[in-house]
Amino acid sequence: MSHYLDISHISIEFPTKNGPFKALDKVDLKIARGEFISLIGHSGCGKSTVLNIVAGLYQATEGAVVLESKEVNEPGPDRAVVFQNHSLFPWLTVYENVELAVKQVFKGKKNKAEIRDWVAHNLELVHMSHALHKYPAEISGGMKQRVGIARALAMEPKVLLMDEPFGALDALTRAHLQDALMEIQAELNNTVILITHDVDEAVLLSDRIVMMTNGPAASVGDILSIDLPRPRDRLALADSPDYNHYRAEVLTFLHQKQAKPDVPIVAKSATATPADAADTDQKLDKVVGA
Ligand SMILES: Nc1ncnc2c1ncn2[C@@H]1O[C@H](COP(=O)(O)OP(=O)(O)OP(=O)(O)O)[C@@H](O)[C@H]1O
Repeated sequence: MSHYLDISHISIEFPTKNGPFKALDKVDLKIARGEFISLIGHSGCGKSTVLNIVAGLYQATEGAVVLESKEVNEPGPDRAVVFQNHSLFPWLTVYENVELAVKQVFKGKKNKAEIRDWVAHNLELVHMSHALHKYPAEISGGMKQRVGIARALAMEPKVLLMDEPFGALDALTRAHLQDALMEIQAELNNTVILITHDVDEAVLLSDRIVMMTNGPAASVGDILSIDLPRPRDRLALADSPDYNHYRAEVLTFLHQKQAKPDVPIVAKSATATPADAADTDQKLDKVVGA
C-alpha cells in the first residue's frame, strides 16, 4: 500500500571530531494525507533531525523519504516549515512577509489581485487581518507565530512541518494558537508533523503521537492513536477519561520506558481557555503598543 508520506527506515550519521555520530537508526513512519502527527521524545533524541530530513535540509545516510511517490532530496515549497522562533523578515510588514512567500511559490500562476486576496485570506485564517501593515517588532510573539503559520499555509504545502512552534510562548497564548491550529486543520485538512515537548498539546492536536526512543541511534519507540472525536474542546477533555488515559500513556513512555530523569517534559493543565488566551494577547498588545 502506498502512503502519502513515507519515512522509510531512515538513519543518519553526523561527522564529528570524535568520529561519526549516529543520531537516528531506521526511523520508519507512514503518514496518510490529512493526518496530524506529533513527534515527542526527550531532548536530543532526534526529533528535529527527522523533521530536517523530511524538509530536505539533511540527507539521510540510509533509507528514504517519499512524498506522493516522489523521493525528497532537497528543500521545496511542498514542505513548509514553522520554527519555534518566528523567522519573519524584520524589514517587511506582516502582509509583505506572507506576500514574499506567495510570490515565490505562485510566480506566473496567480495574478496581482489573486496574490493580494490569497495573502489576505491566509492572514485572516490566523486572525491577523487587523495588523497587516505592522512590522514584526510591533507585534507580540504569539502574533509573529501566527504570521509564520499564515506564511507556511499560504504556500499550500503538501506537508506542514512544525518544530515546537509554540514552545517559546506563554501558556495562554499557546492555548489560543493550538485552538486556531485545530480550526485551520478542520478547514484545510493539512498533513502535519509537529514536534512538541508538551504532552497535552500532543494529545489535544494529534491523530497519532509518535514516541521516540532516546538517542543516540534513536528510532520510533511506540505510536499512540488518539481516537478522540473532533472538534476537540480542551475544557471538556480535561475531565475525559479517554483523554487522561492517552496522556498517561505518553507520560508512562517518557518517564518509565524511556526515563531520563534530568530532562523536563511539560505536562500542564489542559484548562487554559481561548478567552484567557485572547486576554493575554490583549495584554501583550498593550505591552508592545500594537
Ligand atoms: N548537524 C549536526 N551535527 C552533529 N550532530 C548533530 C547535528 N544535528 C543534530 N545532531 C545531534 O543529533 C542528536 C539529535 O538532535 P536533534 O536536534 O534532532 O534532537 P531533538 O530531539 O530535536 O532535541 P530537542 O528536543 O532538544 O530540540 C543530538 O545528539 C544532536 O547533538
